[in-house]
Amino acid sequence: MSISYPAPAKLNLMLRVVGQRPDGYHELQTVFQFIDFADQLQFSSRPAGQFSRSGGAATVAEADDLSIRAARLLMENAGIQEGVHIHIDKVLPLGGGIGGGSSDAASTLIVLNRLWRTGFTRQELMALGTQLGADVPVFIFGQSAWAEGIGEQLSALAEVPESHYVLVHPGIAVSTREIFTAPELTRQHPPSTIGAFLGGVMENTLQSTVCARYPEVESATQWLKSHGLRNVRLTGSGACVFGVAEDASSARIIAGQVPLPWRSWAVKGCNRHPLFDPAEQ
Ligand SMILES: C[C@@](CO)(OP(=O)(O)O)[C@H](O)COP(=O)(O)OP(=O)(O)OC[C@H]1O[C@@H](n2ccc(N)nc2=O)[C@H](O)[C@@H]1O
Ligand SMILES: Nc1ncnc2c1ncn2[C@@H]1O[C@H](COP(=O)(O)OP(=O)(O)O)[C@@H](O)[C@H]1O
Repeated sequence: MSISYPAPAKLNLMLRVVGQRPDGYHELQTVFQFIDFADQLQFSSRPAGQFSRSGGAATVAEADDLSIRAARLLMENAGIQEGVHIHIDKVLPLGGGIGGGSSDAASTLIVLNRLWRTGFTRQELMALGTQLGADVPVFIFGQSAWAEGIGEQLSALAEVPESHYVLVHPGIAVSTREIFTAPELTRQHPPSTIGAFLGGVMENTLQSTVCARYPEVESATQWLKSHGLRNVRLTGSGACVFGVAEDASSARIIAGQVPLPWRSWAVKGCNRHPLFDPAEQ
């Protein structure tokens, strides 16, 4: 029986668009925190050059799966000949702003770097992860983080409360590209600070644009507020929204009341990634 390795989701506890680069990408300030809601990955050795997947997202072709792309990228950069079969127990919704695909890629890089003894440092693995997506490096970084740039400049934030949250997926997918290219999006918010975030400034400046274009996201936001949750906000570019509950049991009760076709989960913030090993450089 193979070992299962977790690939947890993330929340953006705040997100602020502070500029736009010449290549069109937006410069952000954001705070990432992991949650105890995770895909599970299993790895089995295969002959050199053979890469396959079972489970996973039905709408994502095997060769396009970020975990398979991560495995190939690691092998090519290490200059070795390996093969692997990856089984993914997929529970994280796609395109919800909770980073499930990015996390699958990051856990694959972390675990195969150990199993294949490829010896990349954490920084080197993060640089490889950047080639797969802007959200991949933070999962390898492994700690709650204040992020700048397009999310790749990371500083650890140990003092973030590990709150109980209710997370709602309002049954629709938001296009990240559509939101970042929306003419009405404000692109030049004055920069914020870690101190302001820790003092309670937690808004996501994508939220008004997402809610105006996707009324279900606005409805889910209002539903969470009407159930007494605090600091209700969007994660990433959505479609998931979340709010802070008093404790685990009230989070579970409220999550259990969500109207169909929405889905909801009671989750807890975690300032350490479950695969983070402080002894690894
Ligand atoms: C906004 C964030 C915050 O965590 O959240 P998610 O909703 O994806 O989790 C991420 O930075 C999302 O980064 P990433 O996952 O790489 O975005 P993609 O889906 O590749 O981006 C799709 C498109 O959005 C635009 N885009 C994306 C990120 C960014 N910093 N500036 C942009 O302008 C680009 O037009 C890009 O082609
Ligand atoms: N293993 C994977 N799990 C989820 N999505 C994947 C995976 N591999 C590739 N993808 C693609 O990446 C996209 C973004 O996925 P995900 O990281 O879950 O969402 P988000 O960026 O909104 O947080 C998906 O819509 C899908 O097309």
